[in-house]
Amino acid sequence: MKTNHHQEYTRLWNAALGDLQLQMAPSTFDTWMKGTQLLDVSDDGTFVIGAPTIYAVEWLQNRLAPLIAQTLERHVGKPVSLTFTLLKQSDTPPPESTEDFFTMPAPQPSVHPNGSKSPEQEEVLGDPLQPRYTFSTFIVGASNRLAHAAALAVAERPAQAYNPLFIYGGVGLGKTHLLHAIGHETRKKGLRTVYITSERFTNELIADIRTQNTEAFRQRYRNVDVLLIDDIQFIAGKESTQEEFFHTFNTLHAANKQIVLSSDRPPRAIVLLEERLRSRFEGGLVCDIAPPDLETRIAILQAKAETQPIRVPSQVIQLIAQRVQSNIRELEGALTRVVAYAQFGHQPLTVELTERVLRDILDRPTNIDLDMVIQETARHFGVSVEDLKGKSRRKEIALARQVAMYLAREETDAALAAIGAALGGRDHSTVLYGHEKIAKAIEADDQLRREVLTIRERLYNKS
Ligand SMILES: Nc1ncnc2c1ncn2[C@@H]1O[C@H](COP(=O)(O)OP(=O)(O)OP(=O)(O)O)[C@@H](O)[C@H]1O
Repeated sequence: MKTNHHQEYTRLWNAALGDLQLQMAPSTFDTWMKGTQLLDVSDDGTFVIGAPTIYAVEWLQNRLAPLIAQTLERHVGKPVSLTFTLLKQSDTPPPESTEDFFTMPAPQPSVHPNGSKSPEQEEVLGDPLQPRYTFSTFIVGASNRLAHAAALAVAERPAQAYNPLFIYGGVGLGKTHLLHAIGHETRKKGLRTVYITSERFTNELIADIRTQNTEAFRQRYRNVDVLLIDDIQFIAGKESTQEEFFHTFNTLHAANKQIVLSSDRPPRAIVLLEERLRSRFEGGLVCDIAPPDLETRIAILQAKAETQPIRVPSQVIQLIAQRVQSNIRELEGALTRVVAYAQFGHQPLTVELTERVLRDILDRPTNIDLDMVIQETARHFGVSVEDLKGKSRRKEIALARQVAMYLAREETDAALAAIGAALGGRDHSTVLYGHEKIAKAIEADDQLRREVLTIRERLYNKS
């Protein structure tokens, strides 16, 4: 591929990746897409995509190729074909693609002159750290302040501050980012640091059990100074993994080694987690990350905008921050996509273009109706549908009613008058007031924001 074309194709591929990130479940994207790299585009227009393992090559080929091709076609503007191949050690990613989309080559083992393991060699154990996920690129706001402070304390004083540190929060809110940031710092101190997803931890253990080599497994993980395990909720229900992890945990903890865990929910909410593990997890500091408020979302987008190839007007940032509320990965993906549309469509990056692109991205299910909103809201707040439609001004009922107004206006096409009628014959200005009140309140109140997002997710899952 000629160099000038190379850059253009790489940008197209990156834009497609941004798109795919929005379409796929985070775990699918992380597992199969993160390590891919555009290697070449042949004269007949075939995109050659490298993947780090043969398993990934097969999975991409057999399962994901149609979706990837379809997405890429939207950016290229014509049909494309794809082939997947195993990345070679010599395949280094082009610089502009490393930043956004995890195209790090698999790290290679290195041996110190004295024959001992170097800190980098530990990367072979576990998964590589994403260079971009550092403390300096992490934007701090009310929603993540505690988790950030705790992570920083652990990075500065491993095994002295909080051990274990357990960080939980919804999808795409920065848990992995903080784990990697800790890892970068502790590696700088020369500490043997292993970052691993609990899925991979489990798979390795199963492989070792199969080859009757559990001793090697134990040695591997019991010899580290800092163990960072992502998405620990996945060990729920996996007895032998829990058993092994329990022992690994105890050994490391007793030896004063740092353990950091992330999860999508707090320890007590991980069903099928053995009690003894739960109490270990709760033995240090448990802290959560909430969805970011508007101010933090704007700050994150501003930082991201600085790395974009074109200037992003502040009204565009405002608009994206207002619309994409729940998930930072989606927030960043939306910006990448808007920029890609402007750039490749040779159009100015305006509020109108952003509106159009966001409409596609935020494609909400169209079959959510008023009844569903009212029922789900009532259920969530533990009140009855009659309460919502009735006259009571009790605080919790009034709040639930206003949340129903807000969601009805945001998620259905119903007119204000129709929403008012469905909620016990209230007039349209009451609905408008309710909507505005909640729209404002969720920007300031983490707990309420989370509740509204939960109801919305339930509505989306039902539709
Ligand atoms: N406070 C922040 N400042 C800057 N970027 C952030 C922040 N929080 C998250 N991000 C970015 O958002 C994206 C998603 O974050 P991350 O992968 O850490 O989420 P997660 O909570 O681990 O999600 P999952 O549950 O899917 O594993 C990353 O690109 C990350 O860099």
